[in-house]
Amino acid sequence: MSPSGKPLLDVLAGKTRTPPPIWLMRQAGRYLPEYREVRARQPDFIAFCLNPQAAAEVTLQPIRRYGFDASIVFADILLIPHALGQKVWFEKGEGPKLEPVAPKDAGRLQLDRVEERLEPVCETLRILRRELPGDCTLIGFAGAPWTVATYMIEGGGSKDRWAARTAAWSDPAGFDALMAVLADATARYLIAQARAGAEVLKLFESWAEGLPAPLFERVVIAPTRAIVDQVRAAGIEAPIIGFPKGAGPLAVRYARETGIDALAIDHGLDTGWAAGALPAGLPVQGQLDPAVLKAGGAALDGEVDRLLAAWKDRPYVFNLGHGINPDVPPDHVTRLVNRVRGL
Ligand SMILES: Cc1c2[nH]c(c1CCC(=O)O)Cc1[nH]c(c(CCC(=O)O)c1C)Cc1[nH]c(c(CCC(=O)O)c1C)Cc1[nH]c(c(C)c1CCC(=O)O)C2
Repeated sequence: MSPSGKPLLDVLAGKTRTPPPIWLMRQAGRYLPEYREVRARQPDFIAFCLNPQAAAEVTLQPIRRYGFDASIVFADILLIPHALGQKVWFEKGEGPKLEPVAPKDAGRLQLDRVEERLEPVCETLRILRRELPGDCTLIGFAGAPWTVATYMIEGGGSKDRWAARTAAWSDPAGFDALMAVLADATARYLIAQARAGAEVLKLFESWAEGLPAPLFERVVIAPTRAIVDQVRAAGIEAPIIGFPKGAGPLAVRYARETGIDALAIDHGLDTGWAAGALPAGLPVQGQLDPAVLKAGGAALDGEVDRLLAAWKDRPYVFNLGHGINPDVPPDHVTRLVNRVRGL
């Protein structure tokens, strides 16, 4: 038995566990038929995320099926722009759409409405704390400011975040003001989630890729550091996992300078290099290629074994390097979980 009774909390506190705890990014989602069934009754995705009964139900689905060591609340990183008063919607097959804002509009964002508008997510967390098995850790999350700002400025996903990157260079004062509003909103939201029962907090910096070091420092490291400081100043002790996807070698600076407690890494980062370059003892999470989970079979087994061997001497959480794809057969996930647990 582990000291906390929760394998994920032990690893995030710096203990090495064999087998490691396992959960998957996007473990609630369209690859599960039971998710698609609930989703069919919830056509408005934002309303779905803000419906505590429905959100708790789909959060629990992968726990019932696979017995993961952690449960991440069903919500979305674009709830923050929604709560700030920006129009956000999802078009079928097209991903998220937003009415674009410019950095100079930062002052019009409704920072004071964030906690009230996102209260339904806190209610989902309260339901989950009652219903989850005793060894399953509850994770709350938010998108990090830079990643959320790219969607806000671009008006949706984009190939290379061109409008956001140019805005960061051409209007530094306006852009940094937008980062400050987003950092404050994100910290308030994470604090509320922890108070509602989230035991771990995760920051998704999904678009850390392709930033030169000075910009990475300004738009990724500094706002993340501000969020961690604000959360700690509120007396919240929940460990914070940072996920700077695509940061490459800058992930090392991110790990050292932001104050996060654990680092989630993607599949593109060389495992041997990362194991040597990251601070000793820092808990690491990742980094199975979502495509090898789709492929399954011997390729999947081989990659699982490689990662288990590579990370065996450090506090390690098994996970993907990015979210699970909707076309992954659910029985491949069963195979993965059994392989990790040596069953
Ligand atoms: C960039 C980002 C978003 N959302 C998120 C990120 C960061 C992680 C990453 O890089 O993938 C984070 C997220 N989104 C969702 C979760 C829920 C918890 C979980 O991981 O199970 C989490 C943690 C649900 C969701 N969020 C979304 C879905 C699919 C919506 C559906 O059911 O139609 C789910 C389950 C929609 C979403 N939301 C977002 C996009 C780009 C999309 C559309 C992409 C797609 O269609 O797959 C923004």
